[in-house]
Amino acid sequence: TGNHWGYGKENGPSVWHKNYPVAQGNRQSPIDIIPQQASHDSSLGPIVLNYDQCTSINIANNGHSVVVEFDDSDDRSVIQGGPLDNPYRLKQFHFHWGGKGCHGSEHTVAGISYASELHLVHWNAVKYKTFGEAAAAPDGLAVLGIFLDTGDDHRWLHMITDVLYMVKFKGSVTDFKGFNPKCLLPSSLHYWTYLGSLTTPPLHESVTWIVLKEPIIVSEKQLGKFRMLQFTGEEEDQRLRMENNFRPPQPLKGRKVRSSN
Ligand SMILES: COc1ccc(C[C@H]2SC(=S)NC2=O)c(OC)c1
Ligand SMILES: [Zn+2]
Repeated sequence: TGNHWGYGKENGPSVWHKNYPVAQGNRQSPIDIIPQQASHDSSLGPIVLNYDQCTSINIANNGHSVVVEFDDSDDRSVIQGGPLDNPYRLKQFHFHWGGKGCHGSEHTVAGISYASELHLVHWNAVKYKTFGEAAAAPDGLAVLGIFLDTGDDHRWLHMITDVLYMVKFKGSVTDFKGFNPKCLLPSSLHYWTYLGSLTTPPLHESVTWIVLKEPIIVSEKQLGKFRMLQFTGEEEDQRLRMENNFRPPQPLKGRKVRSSN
């Protein structure tokens, strides 16, 4: 109903502030990360990912991206260490990407955008009872951002791209069990970290961002399969290809970006 937010001309990032005034807040995401201006912080320990007991449930098209949901009823898969004071539970991961031949990452590095960006979303179940409550709290979420660059086929991404045809339309969902996102990590866990927000409405300023410096490599062919997804539902007249589902960088507003070693 109504003019729901999206990534089009009429409902895209430039007008989100009309319904979500926090879009013009002081800790919005994404940002342009300038490596030379990031401060090395020796007190920043390594990121620790305990995903071995993770339980993926399904993969869905929510009309904005393709999302893999996890069972977050206990601390079976968590991220901890680095800038985090306690473990945060893995809830879901999803992607942002561009159109054919265009880059679609959300964060940029010294003005350069990558082909795509993977977000692994975690929530602070130590301090908050539900994901929804955490998503609205300043220390509620931790999102691990991983850049995707193009080159050779990624040996595990086909596990996802091979099932995308089953969630082509908005509102479609299918079982997706036994997937461990550890297979989507680059070799180095060196990162930048800063305080920011959700990158889509409601744009809550609740995210501790951890953006890995090293991209993973996927092929154009694999990335192209994301573009056969649709923003629209099966019953809708309009057939809008899901692409360019990224928010551009937002003002830093004096924030410090820290760098792990
Ligand atoms: C609580 O309501 C929401 C709404 C949207 C997203 C997904 C957004 S936020 C992000 S980072 N990338 C995205 O596409 C949420 O994920 C934590 C949570
Ligand atoms: Zn995202």
